[in-house]
Amino acid sequence: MTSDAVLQARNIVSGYGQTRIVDGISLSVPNGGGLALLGRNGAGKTTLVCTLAGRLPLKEGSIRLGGVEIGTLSPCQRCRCGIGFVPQERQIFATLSVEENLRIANLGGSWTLERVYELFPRLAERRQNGGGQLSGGEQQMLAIARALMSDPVCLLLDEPFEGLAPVIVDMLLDVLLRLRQEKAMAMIIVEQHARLALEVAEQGIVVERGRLRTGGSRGELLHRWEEIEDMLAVTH
Ligand SMILES: Nc1ncnc2c1ncn2[C@@H]1O[C@H](COP(=O)(O)OP(=O)(O)OP(=O)(O)O)[C@@H](O)[C@H]1O
Repeated sequence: MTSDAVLQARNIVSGYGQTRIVDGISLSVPNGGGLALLGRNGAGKTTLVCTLAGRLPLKEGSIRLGGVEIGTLSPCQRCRCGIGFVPQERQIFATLSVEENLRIANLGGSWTLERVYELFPRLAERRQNGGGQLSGGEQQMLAIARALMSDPVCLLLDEPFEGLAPVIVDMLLDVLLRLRQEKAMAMIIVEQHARLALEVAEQGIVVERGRLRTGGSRGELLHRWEEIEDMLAVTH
């Protein structure tokens, strides 16, 4: 693992009750870098990313953010340390307005309502609408914007494009690329569609049955494309 990593996880073991799902995975995200977490349905990607975010307890291993151990901290404490989490189910507060959803996530850092509205003009237009009135794409924008309000150094996104129209996927891809390039924001992006994830991330790992199957740079993974597709194929 490199010393310039913002997030380093070593030998992560986690699961549900006595069931071990993630079984000894190590990963590293460089400062300002992007890592795609790839794998088939049920491979353990959500379990892994929820463990990094503190939503599931770490049974074994260590998680360091900026060199500081965070593996025993609560989700809220990890958020204050710089982990931004965009959960698969988005978890928007349906009865709060867009603006209220954003305000309650603000930890007083450099991200303001104005900055997130500049990134997502659609949210500015819908600022007084209830979270429950938003389309799926708008909810995903809000979930990302809300994570930004806590001023993360590393953003964890669990299948952010799932179920969205191609035009919204393109728009979200642009936003994530802007965050990577202009703000040097580190990211882990969980995705079943490897090509999409590798547009945002320059490194990728493939998780299989809770273990690391393979990994490499974008170029290396694209070079081994047939093999990677086979690892991710639904009908395998
Ligand atoms: N709350 C839970 N209790 C028990 N087992 C669970 C729970 N959530 C997930 N699992 C199991 O953990 C395994 C990994 O699931 P996980 O959601 O982490 O996979 P994934 O790679 O994110 O898949 P998907 O792309 O379908 O979300 C699966 O066998 C799943 O059935």
